[in-house]
Amino acid sequence: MGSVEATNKDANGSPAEKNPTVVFVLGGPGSGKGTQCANIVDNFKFTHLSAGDLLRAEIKSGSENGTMIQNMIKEGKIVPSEVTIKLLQKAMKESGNDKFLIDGFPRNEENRAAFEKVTGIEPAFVLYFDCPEEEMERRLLSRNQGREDDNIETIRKRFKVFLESSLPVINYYDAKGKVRKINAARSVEEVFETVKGIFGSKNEKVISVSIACSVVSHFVIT
Ligand SMILES: Nc1ncnc2c1ncn2[C@@H]1O[C@H](COP(=O)(O)OP(=O)(O)OP(=O)(O)O)[C@@H](O)[C@H]1O
Ligand SMILES: O=c1ccn([C@@H]2O[C@H](COP(=O)(O)O)[C@@H](O)[C@H]2O)c(=O)[nH]1
Ligand SMILES: [Mg+2]
Repeated sequence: MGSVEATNKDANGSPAEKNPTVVFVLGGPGSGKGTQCANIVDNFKFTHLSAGDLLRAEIKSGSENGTMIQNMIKEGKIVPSEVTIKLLQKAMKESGNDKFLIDGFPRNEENRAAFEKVTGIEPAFVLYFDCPEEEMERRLLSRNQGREDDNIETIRKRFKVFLESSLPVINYYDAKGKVRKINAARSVEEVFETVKGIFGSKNEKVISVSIACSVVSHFVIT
């Protein structure tokens, strides 16, 4: 896999102002994306952007899209790309960083294509936390963070949306050799040991690690 950084273009096809490194962090609801992103940030120089957290902050801010977003989240539906991408772009700009973990996005093919078209960014690689539904359900029902979508009715809808809309995005990147599939049905510490192996040591460049990892992209890394 070549470096994606040099080929990123903005919407007009001219070289983007910055060429950020983006890692998409995907997996079913409750697979541990947020938990592992916090660990990655503590160990590597990435900024964590959870699309779900940005949407929840948008509801709280009293924005004109707030009610629409709230209704979509309650139903486990996917918010239109335009809204989510604007929030991600704003957060990227405000961070001052050029290395991002984008957690829980893209969630469907339309999200994926729109992000690439609008930002010109292709991910360096995709972390995919693979976890059985029964385990994810147990985790979500005991998360206790007051999320309106952590109830069994919405959780089932979120599982269905993940299988029907989000897994195809993971398959798209897998066909490009970009997916690092991780067995997430282990302890937080065990999962992070594997994640660390993917990102490499503190001073190692994530791009060179992604090239080294491409040979194992079709296997679950344990
Ligand atoms: N490996 C693990 N083993 C057991 N519990 C875990 C593990 N990873 C995360 N958890 C717990 O499971 C719950 C869900 O984790 P987390 O919020 O990281 O998942 P997520 O993938 O971000 O979910 P969502 O898609 O709903 O945002 C949390 O309460 C977290 O503490
Ligand atoms: O890109 C996105 C990300 C999230 N949503 C909506 O938010 C909820 C919760 O997302 P989490 O990643 O679990 O925090 C999700 O079910 C969607 O309704 C979205 O529409 N687009
Ligand atoms: Mg999360």
